[in-house]
Amino acid sequence: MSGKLASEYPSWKKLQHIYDSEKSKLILKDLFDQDPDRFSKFSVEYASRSGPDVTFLLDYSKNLITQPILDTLLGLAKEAEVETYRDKMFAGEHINTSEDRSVLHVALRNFNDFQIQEAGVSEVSAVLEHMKVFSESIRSGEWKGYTGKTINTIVNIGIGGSDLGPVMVTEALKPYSKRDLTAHFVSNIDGTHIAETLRVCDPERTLFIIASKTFTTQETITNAETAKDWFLSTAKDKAHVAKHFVALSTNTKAVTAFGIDEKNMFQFWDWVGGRYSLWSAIGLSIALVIGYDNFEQLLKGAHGMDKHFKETPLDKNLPVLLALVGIWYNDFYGAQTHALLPYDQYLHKFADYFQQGDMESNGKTITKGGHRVNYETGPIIWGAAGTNGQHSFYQLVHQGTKLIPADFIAPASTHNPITNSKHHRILLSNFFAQPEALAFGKTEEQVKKELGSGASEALIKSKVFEGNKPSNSIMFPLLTPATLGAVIALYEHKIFTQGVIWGINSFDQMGVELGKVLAKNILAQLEKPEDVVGHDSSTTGLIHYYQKYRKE
Ligand SMILES: O=P(O)(O)OC[C@H]1O[C@@H](O)[C@H](O)[C@@H](O)[C@@H]1O
Repeated sequence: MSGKLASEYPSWKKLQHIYDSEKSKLILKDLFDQDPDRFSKFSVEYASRSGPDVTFLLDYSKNLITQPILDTLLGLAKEAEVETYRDKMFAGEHINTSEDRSVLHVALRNFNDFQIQEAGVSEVSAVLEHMKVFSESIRSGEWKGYTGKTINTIVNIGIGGSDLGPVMVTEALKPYSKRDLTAHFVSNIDGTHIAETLRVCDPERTLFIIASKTFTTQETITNAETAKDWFLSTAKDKAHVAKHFVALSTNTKAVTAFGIDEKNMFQFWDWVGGRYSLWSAIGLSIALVIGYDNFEQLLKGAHGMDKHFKETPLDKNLPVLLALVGIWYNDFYGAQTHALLPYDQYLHKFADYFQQGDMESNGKTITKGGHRVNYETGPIIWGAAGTNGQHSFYQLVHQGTKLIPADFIAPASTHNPITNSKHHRILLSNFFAQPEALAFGKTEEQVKKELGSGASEALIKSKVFEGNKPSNSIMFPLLTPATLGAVIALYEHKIFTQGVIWGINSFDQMGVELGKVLAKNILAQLEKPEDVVGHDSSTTGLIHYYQKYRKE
């Protein structure tokens, strides 16, 4: 984040040299054979030092690293001044330089622990109190809709950071949810999304939560207007909007202009980035679904990880370790992607969430100093819940030509121990087996032995697993709100650390603007073919095709 090119650091050059000269010797099977203590050396058990008890194991021993490589990676983190920039973030310095803002999602879950000086930080507890009172009144049935009925459905209307966090967390923490309160999340501008949602809503019992930091996002405002029209087509009187619409935003003026009463607005601040906002008022739908106390546990679990990140030396610092092994593959092995593979159905949106979290943060080419990088920055993040992925894309991960580092994530215990936990034991046996298979593969000798004589060379070769595919494994006792908070914060700080080393600003998102501007221009040209001007022949041809076949 200093804006320097990472490739200029002495440790970067050293890593390149190590990679060039030692790559062929970095064989996981040999590394494990040579060192019986490899697991204990390259694994850490996290235990929270504040707030609720959270513990998990990070096993990073199945990575293509040795202690000297890790030491050099740690040297890189030192040279890039990761600690200095981390402290600047916690101190509220304006590390988001292009937007001249501080980056303080950590202040949303701080509970007066660290001293953070920034306008708005002292208001955090009042907003949490507002969320508590409001969520409890909805959940208890004290809050009534315009005909005196209780609320049984909430619809969060938001997109990007105002959608993905609440969706991921409410799915992840379903065991803690109030089952008679149904939550829907509408994000897409495609009218299908809101239309299908409204179809199953009762205007007398539905609460719409309009979630938008800026309150100018085209998708969200259009969907919110449609929801309001739909509501008023039954409720008639605009005064009833106050009982059924609340806003989560930094923009009071736009919220009141939309017709939402200021007292039904939950405030946050410009130092909360959209993709880091689930801890803010944007988490209202989470508090409604799992209850405020569980929401607070989520925040406190994250704070425990903040404390760990802030106070732990780099060589034992979990987000830093994850960041460094990620850089090793991304920048030296040329890995293009990183897979997030939770063996927990409740975490089925985890990879979707971190697609924005990571790719919008670190998908940058220009350093903070304005130079074009001469190395790779943020990886492509993808993944799916196990074991579904095994029956689709794992073929490529095991035997394809690409190197795909992966994080396997699983709980030791399940919230659904049905059939004497038979399902969970099968799930976990896969969670243990896949990283093992990826790392150690299957040799030609083993295949020959299995197939016996007479098997063709081609068949034998097709059944060989080269192995040596790296992974991390993260395991915790049970997916609780506090554990989830800690794991999300772990990845947030990993992303931060990588951004600092690459010298980029992880907290702006200029890359999403161009398409929005072009779409606005095109929207004004859709009426008549003769209006379609100023485009390349492909874009013009596509718009003309639409104009020929549209039915409105
Ligand atoms: O919350 P808002 O202001 O409606 O913004 C939603 C999303 O808008 C996108 O344009 C941004 O890239 C995201 O970062 C953001 O989360």
